[in-house]
Amino acid sequence: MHLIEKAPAKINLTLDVLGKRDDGYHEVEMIMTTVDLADRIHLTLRDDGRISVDVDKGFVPGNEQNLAYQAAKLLKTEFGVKAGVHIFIEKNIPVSAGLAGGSTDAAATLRGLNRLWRLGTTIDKLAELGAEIGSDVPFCVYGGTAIARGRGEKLEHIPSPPPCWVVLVKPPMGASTKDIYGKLDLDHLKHPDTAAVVKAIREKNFRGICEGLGNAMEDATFGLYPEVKSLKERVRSFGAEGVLMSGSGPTVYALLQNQSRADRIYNGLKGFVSQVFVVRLLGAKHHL
Ligand SMILES: C[C@@](CO)(OP(=O)(O)O)[C@H](O)COP(=O)(O)OP(=O)(O)OC[C@H]1O[C@@H](n2ccc(N)nc2=O)[C@H](O)[C@@H]1O
Ligand SMILES: Nc1ncnc2c1ncn2[C@@H]1O[C@H](COP(=O)(O)OP(=O)(O)O)[C@@H](O)[C@H]1O
Repeated sequence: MHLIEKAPAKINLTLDVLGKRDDGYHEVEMIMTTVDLADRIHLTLRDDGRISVDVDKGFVPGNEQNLAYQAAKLLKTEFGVKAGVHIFIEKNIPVSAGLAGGSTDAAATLRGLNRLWRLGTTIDKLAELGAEIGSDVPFCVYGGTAIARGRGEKLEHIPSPPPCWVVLVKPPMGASTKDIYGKLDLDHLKHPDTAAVVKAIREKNFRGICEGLGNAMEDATFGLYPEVKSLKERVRSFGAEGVLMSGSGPTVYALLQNQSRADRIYNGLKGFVSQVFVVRLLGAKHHL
């Protein structure tokens, strides 16, 4: 038996860091939404009970460090599953990019194995288990648009922004989420106005969303990689309505209502950044 589960990337429309917690994590408040740039997770039943993983690109671990492997192991233990699975990942989402590529692979593995192994569990249970793998996994289990709080696992689902185009620009370096959190200057962060962006989303006010985009992690990443700041300025100079770094970076994205403007930015940047994508926001939540 074989099935394929789509694993879309996320972007952060806002990302606020409210403080450091005793457990070493940071308290966050952020608006996340899924975009139509996705990995494809192929799940094939193994009768010998083993879990194996293989990736079509060399720079992602094809072993137990892979978050999809960890998702399968967690489900197998939790539900006492005798069967195994071979996981093959078609990797389209740039790695260490601030787009939750690993988290969404883990989330898609949870959804897919619920079907393949006929577990009959709920999406809420999968999200709860996903939090053991990573802070962004619960959001990726549901997809859609949500405000994430706590360390990222407490979700409030909200309507999606109005349809628009997203240009994703991934510069050649990778950013380690842990390192960027460690470099934050907590007393001098630029805090976005999350409530104002949520209001703009509810009112389908595209301009309001663009004006409110904000990411408290930008300065830390820009400090480490000044070229990411220059890239953001360059994207803005092409006439994008809203521009922001996603997550801990280094991917920078632009939101546009007009496809020809999105194409213009794509064409302008393609010459000197190899990973540029023009995609749509993905409105719908996942269902089991
Ligand atoms: C910054 C964000 C924003 O969406 O995304 P990415 O840039 O990774 O896509 C997330 O907070 C990333 O979440 P995720 O990548 O799942 O993080 P985890 O695996 O749980 O944690 C990796 C490390 O980041 C730090 N961490 C993570 C989340 C959090 N709220 N506070 C933290 O301090 C911790 O040092 C932790 O050891
Ligand atoms: N399935 C996976 N896809 C991508 N990265 C993975 C995966 N499993 C484990 N990783 C590891 O997770 C780290 C972060 O990757 P990723 O999730 O792409 O970044 P980000 O959290 O910035 O969005 C990388 O060091 C990578 O080796």
